[in-house]
Amino acid sequence: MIEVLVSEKLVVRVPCAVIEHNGKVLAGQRSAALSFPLQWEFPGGKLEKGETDEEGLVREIREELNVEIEIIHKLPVTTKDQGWREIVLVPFVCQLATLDITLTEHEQILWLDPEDLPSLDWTEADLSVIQDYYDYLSVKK
Ligand SMILES: Nc1nc2c([nH]c(=O)n2[C@H]2C[C@H](O)[C@@H](COP(=O)(O)OP(=O)(O)OP(=O)(O)O)O2)c(=O)[nH]1
Repeated sequence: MIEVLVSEKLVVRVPCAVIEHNGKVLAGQRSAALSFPLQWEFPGGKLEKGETDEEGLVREIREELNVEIEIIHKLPVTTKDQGWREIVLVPFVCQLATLDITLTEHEQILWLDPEDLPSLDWTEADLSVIQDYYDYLSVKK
């Protein structure tokens, strides 16, 4: 008898920040040397052991942008199946608690009007995040 081993898929939880400041939203361009090269994302990253989404996000933003953030609102979780793993993107609307951004990982950042967000080449999972952010803005008004 042939046994087929179906292994559990790796699930990677990635909190990310939709950072608002003066009516604009921050988009980060991924490094050419990383996965999804030169695509645009909301800054954030994989959790370390024992971290909550919020703790991991604050740490990642500190590491990537050298700023402190205040978390305002959690948006719906969205997933991206990459075949060998599933990325679970956990987006939070955030504001800056400190102002001087220094980039350590991204190629560049842009501050965009919310309606201009779709003009960039985002990672696939972020298209849902942008839509969910629009839904959040329309309810807030
Ligand atoms: N931070 C962030 N990551 C995203 C977004 N959309 C999206 O698909 N991702 C993916 C890219 C990465 O594979 C993963 C985040 O992990 P990471 O920030 O540690 O990046 P990495 O290149 O070192 O990770 P990896 O793909 O090499 O495992 O989630 C997003 O909007 N923000």
